[in-house]
Amino acid sequence: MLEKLKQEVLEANLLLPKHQLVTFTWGNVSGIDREQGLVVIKPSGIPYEELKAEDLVVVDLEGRIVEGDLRPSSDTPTHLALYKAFSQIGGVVHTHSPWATSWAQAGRPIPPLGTTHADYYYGEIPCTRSLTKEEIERAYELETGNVIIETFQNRAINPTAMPGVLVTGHAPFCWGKNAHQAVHNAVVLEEVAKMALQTYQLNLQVQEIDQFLLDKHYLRKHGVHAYYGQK
Ligand SMILES: O=C(CO)[C@@H](O)[C@H](O)COP(=O)(O)O
Repeated sequence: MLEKLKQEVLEANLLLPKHQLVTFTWGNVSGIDREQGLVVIKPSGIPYEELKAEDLVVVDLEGRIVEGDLRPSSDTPTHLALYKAFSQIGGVVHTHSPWATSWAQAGRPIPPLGTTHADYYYGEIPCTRSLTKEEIERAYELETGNVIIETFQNRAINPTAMPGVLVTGHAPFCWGKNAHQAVHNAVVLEEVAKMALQTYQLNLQVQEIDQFLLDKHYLRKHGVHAYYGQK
């Protein structure tokens, strides 16, 4: 089942080591078939070089395994929470890419310091609050998804204009209209995280880019305004 989606998700997972976003198996990509309400995700702990389409696991939105012999990624509850909350996304990726993970471990959002950032992320890339002890004990991965959604809802952030987030003390999650775009946004996030950290190392008096430039660049890249979706 879902052979086309499985191929897309397989290829997207294989892009993680290609773009040096992962060490060992520290990352996973999924894709969703919205009509059937089914998600295809990487199996837990399987090295990318061994991964085949038939290894991918199909789960429903409650996390029940519909097809697959292997255990789905341990981050599956987070992926599913994001699909349920952000109806416009079709793919989710989680990595421990080092530069973005450094900002997440520091609990610091990434400010927009340049046009590369502005082309993909409309403003500061948010960092969630820490999970409470109770949340961690209750359901770590599900609560990770919930704290991401809480961050976006509390700050009225548009997930289409902000296709990624840093989870404090953990690492980034990114998304897109499909699995490939989710990985593309994860590569950009890692580059933006690296450039921002190096910019601060070069100049401690760094200024964020002007909102006008942020708007112009997002509009030029996407053809719509970030918040209004209109031409
Ligand atoms: O965040 C973590 C562990 O801290 C996970 O993302 C693993 O790094 C990958 O887990 P699997 O997808 O192999 O279950």
